[in-house]
Amino acid sequence: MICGSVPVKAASTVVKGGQLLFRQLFEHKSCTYTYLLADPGSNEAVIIDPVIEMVERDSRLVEQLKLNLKYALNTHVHADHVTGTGLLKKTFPQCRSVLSELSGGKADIYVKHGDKVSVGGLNLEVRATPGHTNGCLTYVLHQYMMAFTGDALLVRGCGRTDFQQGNPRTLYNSVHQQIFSLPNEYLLYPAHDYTGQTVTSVEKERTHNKRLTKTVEQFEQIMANLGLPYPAQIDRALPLNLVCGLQELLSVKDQTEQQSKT
Ligand SMILES: N[C@@H](CCC(=O)N[C@@H](CSS)C(=O)NCC(=O)O)C(=O)O
Ligand SMILES: [Fe+2]
Repeated sequence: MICGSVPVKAASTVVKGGQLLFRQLFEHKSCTYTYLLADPGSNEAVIIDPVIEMVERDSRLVEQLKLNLKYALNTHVHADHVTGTGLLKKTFPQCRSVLSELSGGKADIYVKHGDKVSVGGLNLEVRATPGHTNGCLTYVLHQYMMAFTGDALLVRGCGRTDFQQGNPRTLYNSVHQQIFSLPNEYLLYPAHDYTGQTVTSVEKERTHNKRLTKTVEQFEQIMANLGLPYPAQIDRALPLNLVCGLQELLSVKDQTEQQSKT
């Protein structure tokens, strides 16, 4: 794993139709991708999986592009970094945080499978893809044949299933039923990459994903033997991510517990 030293650049893509403003942004410490999407007709925008340390960068970009940031989405309650959602809401008071109703975390808006998040003319379909956590969501932008898979599906990999509410069989079914069922040419954007890759497609993952092309029983074996260390920031990140990343919203009990760990 070469996390932290990969010179991944922010990508900008003009996709079919030419009407989407799209930025893929990277945070090196946790190897997290944040996505900014906007409808140029209305300038309304949505940010997916922002990281607290990068809120200044992301806010500047939103301002420079003259966007109206309507929603800050988290694909799930992350374990490896603190979300930037709460801090972004302070800079952009009109912005509403969005999480799955099954996530257990605080948010302004709770969504479930089949819901739609719209900004201007862009419509993101909410698909429940549990297995890495119970509240994992994949957002599908059918208009541009793109999907944002969070940690359910990574490029040639997938989210681990050994903490939070991880369950390999559930994850396998989520990916096969909700992501691999999309048309082959849909591009898939993960929440993380540890090898310097930025994007994949339904076809490439259905063909080349070393974990998810196996049977469910083989997948369970693989996931039971990943042998990954816990994410470096997990103890700090989990309680904060249940409250939009804001220390001030933690209960006194939670804060005391956090301080005793540091
Ligand atoms: N070393 C990183 C954490 C790496 C890690 O555990 N990543 C998660 C996604 S973040 S919850 C994962 O599911 N990885 C699957 C894999 O196969 O790598 C850190 O310390 O932050
Ligand atoms: Fe995760």
